[in-house]
Amino acid sequence: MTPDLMEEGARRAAAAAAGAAPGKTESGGRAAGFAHLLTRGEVDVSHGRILYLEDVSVSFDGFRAINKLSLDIAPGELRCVIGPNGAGKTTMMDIITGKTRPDSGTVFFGSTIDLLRYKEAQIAQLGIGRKFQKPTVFEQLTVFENLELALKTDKGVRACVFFSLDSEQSDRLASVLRTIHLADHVNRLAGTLSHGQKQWLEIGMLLMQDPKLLLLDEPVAGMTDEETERTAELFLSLKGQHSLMVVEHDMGFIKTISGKVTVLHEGAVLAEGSLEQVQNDERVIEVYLGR
Ligand SMILES: Nc1ncnc2c1ncn2[C@@H]1O[C@H](COP(=O)(O)OP(=O)(O)OP(=O)(O)O)[C@@H](O)[C@H]1O
Repeated sequence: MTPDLMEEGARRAAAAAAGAAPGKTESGGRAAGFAHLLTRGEVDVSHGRILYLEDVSVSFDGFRAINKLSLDIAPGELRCVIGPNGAGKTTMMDIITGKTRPDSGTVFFGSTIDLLRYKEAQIAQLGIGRKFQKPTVFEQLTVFENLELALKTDKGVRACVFFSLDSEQSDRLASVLRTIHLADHVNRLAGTLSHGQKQWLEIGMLLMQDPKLLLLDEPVAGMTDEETERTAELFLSLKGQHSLMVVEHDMGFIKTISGKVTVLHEGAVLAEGSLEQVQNDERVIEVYLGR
């Protein structure tokens, strides 16, 4: 699909979200049907991409942190992103989540949602969840309360006070507890969990909102070997149902989850492929592995 068509799809999706009559042209006729309109919460992945970046650049005080970066992620994919310090990994995630605005380029969620039209909070609501490196759970609350709270984030104060889980939400909470290996710790205060368990709880809080795309920044940093192994199992179980982009330095972990690897360098993609392929790529060896 060309950027022009994506642009047109995005314009229509934004118009539909604002309540305009779907599928009509200005003159009142039916619009051409190349980009089907979305209901709220749906992401059009009919073109095989849940995330699409093209020629994205951003400079800070004249320094190009992201330099014509292009990449795309398939629905249900588990993508690893590696690269030396300063390669632009965090800045790329900041751009996807709306924290940083690029100077130029295209950033699409599915085929029709132009992320550059949305603010950070709206992007989270569209279904892009982000986990920063440090766990940020509520230590004074139990595991259950943390997960429950994750459902209330977009509600007003009054709605929060009178909030109670419906049966679908209760089922989801029970399922998330099993997924993150914390079903036996429901009533424990989050502050008493191990570092790895806190990381899983925070991932669970994201899962409560059923994100379509999860961005995870160094999820296994500081974990024990056993926790790292269980995190790999967790990610493999999420793959398929969610799309994941994982920034990690731990090569053992990347090998275990064995997704496609993207190597960033100086704000652009240097190489892409299996871990073995990129590890054998001369350019990667030179700039990244330093051998
Ligand atoms: N707000 C900012 N102002 C100025 N420079 C910035 C800003 N944000 C990032 N940079 C610079 O952009 C470059 C890319 O930084 P970024 O944090 O994205 O890299 P990274 O790949 O995440 O590195 P690391 O692995 O160390 O976290 C770095 O040189 C950084 O100093």
